[in-house]
Amino acid sequence: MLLEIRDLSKSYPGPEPDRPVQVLRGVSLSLDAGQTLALTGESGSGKSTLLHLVAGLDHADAGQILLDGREVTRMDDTGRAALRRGTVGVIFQQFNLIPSLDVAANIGFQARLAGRADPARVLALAGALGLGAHLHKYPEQLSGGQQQRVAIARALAARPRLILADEPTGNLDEATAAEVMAQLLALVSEEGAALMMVTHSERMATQLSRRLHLRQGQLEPGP
Ligand SMILES: Nc1ncnc2c1ncn2[C@@H]1O[C@H](COP(=O)(O)OP(=O)(O)OP(=O)(O)O)[C@@H](O)[C@H]1O
Repeated sequence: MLLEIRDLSKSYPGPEPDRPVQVLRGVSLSLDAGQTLALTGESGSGKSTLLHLVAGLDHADAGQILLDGREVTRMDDTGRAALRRGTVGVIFQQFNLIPSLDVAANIGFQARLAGRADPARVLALAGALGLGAHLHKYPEQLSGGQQQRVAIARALAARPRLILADEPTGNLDEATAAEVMAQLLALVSEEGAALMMVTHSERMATQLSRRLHLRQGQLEPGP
């Protein structure tokens, strides 16, 4: 099993002192290599929180996250950072592109950190995602949709085993979103990676192999 989440809970400090807001209440799921999972749920239901915990960007209150048998929930900051570099690719709503690096360097950034620099793969991904003509531009010279595609290419460049995506096509018009989604799924399947994707789009969700819905802090089968 690539990813196993057991009984995960997370709360945030609420508006009243000593009354934390419980966002996740015992979430469990497992995901195998090659599986793609759509995570749906109302705004504020905790989808991004769950993705951040799996990426090791925040701490859970209780429960376990095992990635490749290693317990993320027990790793120190250095261990979690290494995990993000080597095993997990993230595509989040804030693209976090590096303003001083051009598109090619942004795409290759994580792969370089992971010790897997591969300029040919950068070019191939840029081509597949329609960024071939923009390789030497800087993020501020790109549209929101182009920046989103750079973030997708960057996440895939390091060949991660698990990709965590939060509305990865949210900034694109419907036709471009469908095209980018098809590319993302093709690349994920080529690599035999797993994908866990938050989406509000019914059309996107039906293209993935599994579907779960977050409601009142717990996961239930999707519609
Ligand atoms: N750092 C934080 N401190 C306090 N509360 C937080 C924090 N981050 C998230 N929350 C709260 O936790 C709940 C879940 O937020 P989260 O962003 O995970 O939801 P979501 O399902 O991803 O929503 P959306 O679909 O709108 O992006 C919300 O009520 C939010 O206000």
